[in-house]
Amino acid sequence: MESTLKEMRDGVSVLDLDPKSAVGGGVEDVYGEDAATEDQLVTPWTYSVASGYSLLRDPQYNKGLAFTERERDAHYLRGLLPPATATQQLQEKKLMHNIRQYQIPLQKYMALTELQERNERLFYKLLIDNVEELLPIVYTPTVGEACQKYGSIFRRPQGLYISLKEKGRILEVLKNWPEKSIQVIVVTDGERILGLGDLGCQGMGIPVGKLALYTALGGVRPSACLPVTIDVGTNNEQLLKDEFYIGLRQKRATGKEYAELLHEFMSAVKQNYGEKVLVQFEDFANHNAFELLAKYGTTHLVFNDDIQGTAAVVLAGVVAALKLIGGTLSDHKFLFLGAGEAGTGIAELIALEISKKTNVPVEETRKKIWLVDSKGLIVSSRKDPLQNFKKPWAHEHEPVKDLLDAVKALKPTVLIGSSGVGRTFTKEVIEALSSFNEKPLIMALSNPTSQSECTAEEAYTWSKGRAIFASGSPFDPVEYDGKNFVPGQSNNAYIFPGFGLGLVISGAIRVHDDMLLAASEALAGQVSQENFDKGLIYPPFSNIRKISAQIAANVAAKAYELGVATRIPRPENLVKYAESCMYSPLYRNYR
Ligand SMILES: O=C([O-])CC(=O)C(=O)O
Ligand SMILES: [Mg+2]
Repeated sequence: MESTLKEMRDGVSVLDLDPKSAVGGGVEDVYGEDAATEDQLVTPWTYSVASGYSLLRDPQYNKGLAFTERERDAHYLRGLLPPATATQQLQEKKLMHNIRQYQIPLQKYMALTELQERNERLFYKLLIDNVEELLPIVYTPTVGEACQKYGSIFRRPQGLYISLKEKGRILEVLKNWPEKSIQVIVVTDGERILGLGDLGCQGMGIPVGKLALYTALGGVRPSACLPVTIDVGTNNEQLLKDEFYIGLRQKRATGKEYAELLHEFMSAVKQNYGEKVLVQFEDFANHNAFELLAKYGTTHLVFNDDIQGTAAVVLAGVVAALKLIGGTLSDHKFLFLGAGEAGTGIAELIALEISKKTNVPVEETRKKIWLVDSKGLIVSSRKDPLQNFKKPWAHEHEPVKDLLDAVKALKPTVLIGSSGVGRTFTKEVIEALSSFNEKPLIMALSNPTSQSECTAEEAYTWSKGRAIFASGSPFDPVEYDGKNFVPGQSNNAYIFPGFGLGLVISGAIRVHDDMLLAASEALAGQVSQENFDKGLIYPPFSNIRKISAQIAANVAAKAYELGVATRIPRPENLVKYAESCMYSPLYRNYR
């Protein structure tokens, strides 16, 4: 049995390949001969690898009918499985067939969650092989509905819940998590889940979904991923009254109480996992998102997906779109609806890119970019005090009350929706935009689909088939005037998995804006002529692992260049290295 255990443990080596590499601290630290002793030292409970019945119940090792005759003998599985054996391929075929039987997306979501909890490798095999079909289920839009109904569909807990009850004991809570070698944490406090608002503790679906993509799209091994929800209460009255709600039944803690809990969490994370663990902030409300990023950006490896990930993916789309709409980046005028995390994050990265390309100071390049919020165009003469993150966008202009008037007054060439409010790109707005642009670029970024600023059909119809369109959540192709239009998906899922992989493989200890530009450039470089011919400004998600490797390599290269990479020596071919580090969902053989 000794050798069996070792083999099984080796099967989950860090990032799965190259077990001698220093990635993530190396295999020996965690899964070596002394693992059991080490477990006893660092956790209050002991860890033993399953065999027999427990093996079938352990999602990390279970293979179901794919256990071979020999494995069934060696691992006390005789009689616990029916006589037939199946390949992973056959299992995949069966599961895809079953999932396609469900008419309701939430049922598919639940079936996939169950699979993840039963047979992790098969779950990832399905996700990787059927990414375009399953992404809308494990991710936007269905994950949004899952969060709204999380209490009712709750079965087995996923991820780590840290609430105000755990104040003073967060390090202890982290040690309760079964995995010790964590590389990526996605954390939310549930206050702004997609464009759906405050979903409190039920926001857990987001970190779980994002990390599933870290593995499927970016190749970070599942056991290195930790989803976290910080529960400081919720201001969602409906949830507070819901008998099935799974979170704390109180209003949100704010101010000092909030900051202290977050600080304890950030400190405990560094203490427990070291300085190379990536903490991705996700779906925090605006004020906290900007504050946390600024506060921990200089001491921790942190990344805000909604501010930075979205920025990198949109910049890539805009740069790629230049092939279709013409001109250079600095020739264009940008108008945003929504001046929160996504809007100001994207605006800043576009201004930075123009500045780098033209040697014009960023204070100047920002003037090509205008933002409309709920009070109208952001202008310098605005009476109400502006939040800090909006101040750089308060340019000289007379007040303009809404988006339509702003479109007419400014005549932008690019319209970007990051408002979280659906159907705000009205017929009048799109017609006005199309009246002075031969090919208007329209990006309706808000998620899920219900919050999209317009549908693909609306964008194509109202622009009379001239718009170049991409959206945050997926839309089906549209037929207009006898022509087939394929909308692209401008979602941070293109960036964060590869971005995170790049940080992990280089052992980066800080995130820098130049890395975002590097990631964005890598993504834009992956759009092929064939994609452009279809009007697409992003490559298809079916190529995402290749794309992620390119992004990871560019990000890692930048980390070395900036002197924030700790993995030495630097691998010569970073693309190949990134690919070699990626998790494979194929079954391991157990001796
Ligand atoms: O989750 C997504 O689809 C994109 C995202 O980060 C958000 O909308 O907050
Ligand atoms: Mg988000």
